[in-house]
Amino acid sequence: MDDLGSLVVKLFDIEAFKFGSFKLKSGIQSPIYIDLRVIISYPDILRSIAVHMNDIIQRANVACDSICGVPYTALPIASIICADYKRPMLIRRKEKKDYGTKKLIEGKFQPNDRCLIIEDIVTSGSSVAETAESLRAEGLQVTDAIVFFDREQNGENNLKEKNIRLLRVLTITEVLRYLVKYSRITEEISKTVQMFIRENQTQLPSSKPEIVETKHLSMSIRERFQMILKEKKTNLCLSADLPSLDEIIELSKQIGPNICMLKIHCDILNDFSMEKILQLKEISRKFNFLLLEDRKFADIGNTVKSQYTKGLFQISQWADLVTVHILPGEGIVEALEQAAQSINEPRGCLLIAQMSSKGALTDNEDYVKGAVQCAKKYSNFVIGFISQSRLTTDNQFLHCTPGIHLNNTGDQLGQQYVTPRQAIDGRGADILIVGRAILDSINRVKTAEEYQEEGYRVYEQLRHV
Ligand SMILES: O=c1ccn([C@@H]2O[C@H](COP(=O)(O)O)[C@@H](O)[C@H]2O)c(=O)[nH]1
Repeated sequence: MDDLGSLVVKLFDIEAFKFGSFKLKSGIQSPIYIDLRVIISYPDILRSIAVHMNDIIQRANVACDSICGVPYTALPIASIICADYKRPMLIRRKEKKDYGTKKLIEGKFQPNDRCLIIEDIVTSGSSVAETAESLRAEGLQVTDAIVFFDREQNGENNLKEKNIRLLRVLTITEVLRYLVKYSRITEEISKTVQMFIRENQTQLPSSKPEIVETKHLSMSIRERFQMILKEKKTNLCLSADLPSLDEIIELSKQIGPNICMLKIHCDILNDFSMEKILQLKEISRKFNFLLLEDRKFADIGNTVKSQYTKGLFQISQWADLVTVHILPGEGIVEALEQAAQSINEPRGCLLIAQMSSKGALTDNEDYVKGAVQCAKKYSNFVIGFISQSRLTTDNQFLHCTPGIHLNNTGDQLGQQYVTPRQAIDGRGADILIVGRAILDSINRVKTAEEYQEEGYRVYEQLRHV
């Protein structure tokens, strides 16, 4: 067995390579899972990886003044290489410190120093590209990166576009070949993985300034919503009730073409930052869907104004639409409309007229009437309702209905579901708000496509759009 083959087999034996069916962060099922974090518990393997990487660096004649490891798994590898190769090490923090020096790059360097990036695995190349961007922003030169393992999902080309040459010790093809050769996996498993890799090629978001669609700025939010429905042929709103904004960002890139709106609850996110939410907003512009913050405002106007514009979330900066309870009276809508006037993009809201949960106290005729009256009075800002029935024949108002599931009638905490057809036909919905039916499915993208197709087919039939 050659040296590399023996290393691959050892990595398989310590379960750094796993084969089966694994749900990735993006929701995709993968037949392979690679977790090189385990190598820190095996010093011989760790050193062997570093030695192989060092060999490649020497053979490729990389000229570098310092080496930057990408956290976390590549850091111990980078430390060994720095010690062997006698180069100073830099680290790019995952998050900028919000205290002290606020530095993103730790370690000593001079302007124009040439820096080599070290990473354990490359998929799309996004971590390497982000690291290069931060280093270049500090005046360092980055032309090369080395990884131990290349998943061959287009990372090499993606990095080439960023003027980074990718050096690697092993590709997934080589790993599969060794594992079949040394009887760790069957030929059939190897083929399944190769097919998965072929079908899951990646691309990095362009760093070139995109031609930003500005048509929407001259339209009201109502006009824009109507245009999205027609152009994209979808009345699906994904309720992305996930704890991680990173995950929502990834998911929205995949599901973006299928939805007219993405609804979030910013207060359940454990990684909220303005930087990330603005990234999501950019994706919403690219894929042409609206961003709805389901904040369910329910206080006096003055307080709600602050909740909308201030604090950690600064909702008015990024949410095209927000949800509003009408319980405190119309002052709440007036306050939001006033606050939205200082934003130079169209904004609007949906009034919560009825709720999908069992025993909701909104099931009251006067309450619903009050909501409709308020919507008509503030029709520039109120573009529709969260509802469970058709509340008005005035078709300028969109009826958005949550509590949708094709195979379930409810949850243990009072949520009640109807099917897309029941919601549109029986309850007069224009927009279907779907959460767990998609989020908990095995293939989120495929399920979203199903809800989009079914929802828009029924909507077209009944509303004659
Ligand atoms: O009456 C209402 C108002 C809002 N919601 C919200 O919609 C989603 C539904 O999620 P599922 O997973 O599809 O049940 C969720 O964010 C609720 O806060 C609602 O369900 N009913």
